[in-house]
Amino acid sequence: MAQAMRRFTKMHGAGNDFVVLDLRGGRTPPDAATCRALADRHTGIGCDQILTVEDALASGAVARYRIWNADGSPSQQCGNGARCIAAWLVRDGAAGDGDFQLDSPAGRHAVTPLGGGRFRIAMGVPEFEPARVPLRGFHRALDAYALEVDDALLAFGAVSMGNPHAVIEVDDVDAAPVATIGPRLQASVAFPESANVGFAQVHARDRIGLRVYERGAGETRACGSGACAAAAVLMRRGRVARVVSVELPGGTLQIEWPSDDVPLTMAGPASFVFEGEWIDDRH
Ligand SMILES: N[C@H](CCC[C@H](N)C(=O)O)C(=O)O
Repeated sequence: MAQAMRRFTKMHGAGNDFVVLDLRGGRTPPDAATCRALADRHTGIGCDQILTVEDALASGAVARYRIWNADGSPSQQCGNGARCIAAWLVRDGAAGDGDFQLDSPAGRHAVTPLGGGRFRIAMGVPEFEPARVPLRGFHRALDAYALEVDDALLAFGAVSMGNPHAVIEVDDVDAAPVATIGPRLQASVAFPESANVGFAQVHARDRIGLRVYERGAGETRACGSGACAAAAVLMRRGRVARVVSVELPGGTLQIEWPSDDVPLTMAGPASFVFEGEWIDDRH
């Protein structure tokens, strides 16, 4: 079988790691099986998500990016990925050195390079309407919902950042039941498109601890849209201020959401790890 060679860039944003493929010029994105092969940490390159750099859909954006999870499922949003794509485009020379715009399946994002490998991304306006998360079985946007999980009543918030999130407030994020409750909530009929499940501890009005069991990847070292979701849920509940640091196992992100009707912004690092050529000799 002819061996296809695919150049890639390995990157991470606060420990959430990615394989970046340059598909500009209309090259075909990887199918689900290829995503799973690329993501495999033993027989592939290894990553939480595959990100593709593609031609912008409309004028004004430098490029478009798309996202596939390690299990091959697509997503509409990836906060850590957006910062890595921004860094990739600056290094490529496509983005110049000032602010620019990026297109994702969730919409258009303003990007501000902050220097030192850090970027601020406008992540859109958090969407709390249950039908738009989507969250089934609830008709009004509430600050908290309750579901019976493992014979116990579980309270959670629900919000879309372009992708679905559940946010559970816990007293001790280090001891949170991430690996048990995460998949249980993802499998609930309440989340018809599954969900990224965040476990958040309020350390102070301006500091949140967070761990996320991601859709299609399991627990990751960081989830950018998850940090946005946790901050938005806790801000709306009045539990934290409108500028917060979100401390994840892989690093810290800064979230600002001045008021409910404006986009929320996320700032954080983007790191290059290596460049390579994937030899696809799957038989
Ligand atoms: N697992 C997510 C996509 C990746 C999001 C995450 N890596 C981030 O930084 O936002 C989903 O299926 O919606």
